[in-house]
Amino acid sequence: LIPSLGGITSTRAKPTFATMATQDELKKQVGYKAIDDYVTSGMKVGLGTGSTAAFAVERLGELMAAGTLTDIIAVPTSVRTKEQAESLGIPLTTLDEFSSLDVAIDGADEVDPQLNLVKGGGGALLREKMVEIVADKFIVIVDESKLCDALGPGFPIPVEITPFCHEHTKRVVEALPALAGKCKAVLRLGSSTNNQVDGDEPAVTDNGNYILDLNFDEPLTDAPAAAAQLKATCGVVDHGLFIGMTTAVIIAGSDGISVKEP
Ligand SMILES: O=C[C@H](O)[C@H](O)[C@H](O)COP(=O)(O)O
Repeated sequence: LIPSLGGITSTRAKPTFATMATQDELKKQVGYKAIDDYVTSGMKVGLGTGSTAAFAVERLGELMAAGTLTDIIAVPTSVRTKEQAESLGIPLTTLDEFSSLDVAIDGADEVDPQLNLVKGGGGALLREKMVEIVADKFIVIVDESKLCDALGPGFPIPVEITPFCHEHTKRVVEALPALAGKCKAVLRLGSSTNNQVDGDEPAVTDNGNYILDLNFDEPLTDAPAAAAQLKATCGVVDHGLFIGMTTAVIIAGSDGISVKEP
């Protein structure tokens, strides 16, 4: 069964009805392979968020129910992943109990040739980064539509900000040296789980924060600098640039599955 996608959509060109099943099948292939190849009994596992990560959670639940994997404990990266894991009987914990994990598995919105990522289209970037940064291995699972030459124009970069004086923070972010004149910051409205305008009120994350989506026309030339400047901005909680965190990317495409490492 294809798990609920939690209403996640993106500004990426939507697949046609004819190709949708195929894209979901690709997501399922990488989700299942990540669990099969990187999770063994006794591990502490970070569970990502989104339509691809949901297949990994599904597979983990399946193998635990079958007794193939035992003594697993997991940290979910969103309320909806927590609910899915609970529904499958996967034992859960938090980073308050364990500050390091064996592996984390998650999707991404964009992957560049250095395996730097844009994440947070589904609004879970803060919890994802907190969990994935403490994992010994961070395994990224994508279909080939997520690969890009450079981060920026293909998918807006999400930035989680405090609601307090958010219009001020938006101006400060747009004026950062690495971003000035290159992007337009748009306050996410409606549901935090997608970057479509599907409501009138600011979208609120699982952490009670707002999200700015940074829209670029041109590729981001220095993603590490942008990441550092965003992180150093008062009012920014975190951002969706995941730089130098990836252990491996499992990619499903029309030619089959491949694995890339930095
Ligand atoms: O906040 C959401 C996460 O970063 C997702 O991992 C990312 O948006 C990819 O989601 P999907 O697998 O649904 O494309």
